[in-house]
Amino acid sequence: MRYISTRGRAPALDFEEVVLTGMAADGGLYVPEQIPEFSPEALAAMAGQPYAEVAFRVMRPFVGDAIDDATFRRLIDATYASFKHDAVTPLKQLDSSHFLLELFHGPTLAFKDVALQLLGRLLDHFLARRGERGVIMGATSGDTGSAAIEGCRHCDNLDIFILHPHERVSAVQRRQMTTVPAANVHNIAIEGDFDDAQAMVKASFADQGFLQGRRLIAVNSINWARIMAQIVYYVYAALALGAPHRAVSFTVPSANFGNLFAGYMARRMGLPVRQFVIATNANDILHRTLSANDFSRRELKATLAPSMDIVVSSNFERLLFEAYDRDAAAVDALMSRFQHEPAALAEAPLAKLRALFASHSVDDDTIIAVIREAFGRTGELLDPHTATGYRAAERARTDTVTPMITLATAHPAKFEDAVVRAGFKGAPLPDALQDLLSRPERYDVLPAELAAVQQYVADHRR
Ligand SMILES: Cc1ncc(COP(=O)(O)O)c(C=O)c1O
Ligand SMILES: N[C@@H](CCOP(=O)(O)O)C(=O)O
Repeated sequence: MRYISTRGRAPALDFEEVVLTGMAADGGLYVPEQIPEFSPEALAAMAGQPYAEVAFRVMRPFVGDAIDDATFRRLIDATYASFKHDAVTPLKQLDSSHFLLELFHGPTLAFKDVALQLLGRLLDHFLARRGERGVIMGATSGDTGSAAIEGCRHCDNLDIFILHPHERVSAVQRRQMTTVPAANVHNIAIEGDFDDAQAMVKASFADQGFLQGRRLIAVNSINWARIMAQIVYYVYAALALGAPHRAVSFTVPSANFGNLFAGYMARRMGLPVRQFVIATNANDILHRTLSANDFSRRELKATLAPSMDIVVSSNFERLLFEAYDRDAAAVDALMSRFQHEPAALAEAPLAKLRALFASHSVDDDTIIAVIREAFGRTGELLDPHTATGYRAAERARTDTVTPMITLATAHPAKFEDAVVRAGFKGAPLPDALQDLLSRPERYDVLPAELAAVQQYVADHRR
């Protein structure tokens, strides 16, 4: 399997190289040259299989001959053994046709664990085999950071630098990152927002001179392996509800769009999905683009769903590439315009997107109301991100016959602020994190300046 850039001007890479990279050299994102497809029979044969087996079958075509089957199975088995639920990503029924897909049973309590527990193992495998060391730079609005640290901290071949927006992540999220005592883990609080942090990470891929030859690796969803691992739970959940014989729909709390793009890939691979609903918080660029063709930046707002406080949505570019029938020049032109001025999609790709996607934006007052309302109706305490999904599913689904699966992207214990404002005492942290709030923290605060961050990385990497 080879991977090509959405902007068409970077060399094609194989799976191993694509995992060990980040952005393409032309500023684009890597996607598979050909999207593998499953027949209905192949999908039906996965129904009832354990999560790890479905994961192996779904991901195998993307890996090609980069890893032998026995090793890949071993990595997958170890990855999902770290989850606290036998089903890994269990489904809960909320009413006759609305389901919650719980993605927070991994070690750091958010959906990021599903992919980052595997990515850490893949990196370890490839770097050890090559006898190389690597430097990870990742940007987080709260959840990717701890999941990446948890997934990679045991890898002696890696130094990990995670940039989070200073005072804009929840206390639990910050402490999940800053209380990890490993010598190869470095947390940087940026005096800026997530977009600033993400821009500095992306800029570092474009000019890696500050690393003096050391390899720079991405853990954000710009790394294809993140998307690949997230495709699995769409397939697993849909099979549990009758696919491939019955279509399902998904609602996805969205920001950097890696999660929803994985769902889109599952559909392209043959999964019968009737509709995708994009849920956003008040940072609503995805909703504005789809509903009003307004693909323009606005100032980033701090909301009660802080992990979705993102304006520049990385993976939307991957979807645009598909909507523009893989016309890399058109995507390149659109993304360049978007950098500097308000942009708009051409008519045909927009129509294509609107045929499959709907969207809904949810403000903070509504998040609080939904947390209360959903608990009253279903007994489930939703985290604020999942609450945006719950409301968007209700408001934007086209029918109530097709089962709607709303992705529960995080555990409510990570977001006490929203939960308390909704009138609850808070949600208890799981046993393994009981003493989190009393563990010593270690992080440095830096200005949102590329040179300062790169100097820090150069000084602290081994
Ligand atoms: C809890 C939670 N929900 C939703 C999202 C949005 O997911 P994505 O960025 O893949 O669209 C994130 C982070 O991005 C998150 O941490
Ligand atoms: N919400 C994310 C932001 C980064 O997204 P990613 O999926 O590209 O890593 C976070 O919690 O950090």
